[in-house]
Amino acid sequence: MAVILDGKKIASDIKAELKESIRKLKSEGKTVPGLVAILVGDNPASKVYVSSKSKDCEEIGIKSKVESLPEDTTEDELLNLIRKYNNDPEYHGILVQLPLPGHIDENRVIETIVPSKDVDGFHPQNVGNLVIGKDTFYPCTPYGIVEILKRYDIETSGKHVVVVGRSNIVGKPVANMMLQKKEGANSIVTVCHSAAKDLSRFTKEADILIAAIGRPKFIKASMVKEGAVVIDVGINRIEDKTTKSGYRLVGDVDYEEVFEKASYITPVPGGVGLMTRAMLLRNTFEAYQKIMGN
Ligand SMILES: Nc1nc2c(c(=O)[nH]1)N[C@@H](CN(C=O)c1ccc(C(=O)N[C@@H](CCC(=O)O)C(=O)O)cc1)CN2
Repeated sequence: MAVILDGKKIASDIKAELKESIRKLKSEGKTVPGLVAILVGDNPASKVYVSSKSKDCEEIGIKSKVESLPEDTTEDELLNLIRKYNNDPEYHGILVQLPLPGHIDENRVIETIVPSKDVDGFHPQNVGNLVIGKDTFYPCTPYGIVEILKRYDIETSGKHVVVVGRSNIVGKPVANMMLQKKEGANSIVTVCHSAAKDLSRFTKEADILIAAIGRPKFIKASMVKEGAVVIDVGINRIEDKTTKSGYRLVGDVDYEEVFEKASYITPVPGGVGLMTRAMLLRNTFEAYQKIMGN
């Protein structure tokens, strides 16, 4: 039976730590950190995420602004809005909620955000710094995963981390972070994906298994080594007529099965997703500190 890695508790501790730091800034008469979140279109999940991020900011004293743009916003209009915030001293962090509508080039958008305000850590300059182990903004979900492992004192040095998924948001950055020669990382890393002929051949070798595939309950107990640490990044909505909303959230891991075999496991909801939100706040605070020299 596994120990549940409580993302809700850690996220709440991180928020309390940041809230205290911001309270001190205010008491010294300093300006506070500011974050602008840009949402394009009507994706219901994105609307929920942006609104939660804004509420999180308000809760801990970060100045927050949401720019909601219609679905038919042109790429140039979006780029111009980003340029405006690049030069606005009241906002130290800029995030553009993904995914974007199909007519907008995601890479051009990310490249337009000035790297010093790129609190998502998606800009190629920040990605490059991460790969070579330089100080940078870590993308929020991988940063959250590393923080969970750290707060539960889970040994990572010399351990085999297997990442299932190769997205720019989770798979690639978390693999690079775990590879770094530093405390809380220093792991042997394997990245696998949908082209693997026999995925369980890889997953069964994992001391720490990170599932970021986007397929509900895909990782079964038979694919996991006894005593492995299992980190579930999936957030899948599946139909459930017994709930008020008509759906239920499940991860990429078959939680009930894998719980019996793992040593530690993250739940969905209440695991990595909440950490993603908390680490965005930390990145915003760090952006503020770097820009203001505080
Ligand atoms: N610009 C970005 N876009 C996207 C990112 C990102 O990091 N930056 N990641 C995902 C979505 N995401 C944040 O934006 C995100 C996902 C999940 C959660 C979360 O709190 N999950 C909860 C469940 C919430 C629910 O009811 O849906 C949990 O797991 O407990 C927060 C943020 C894609 N886009």
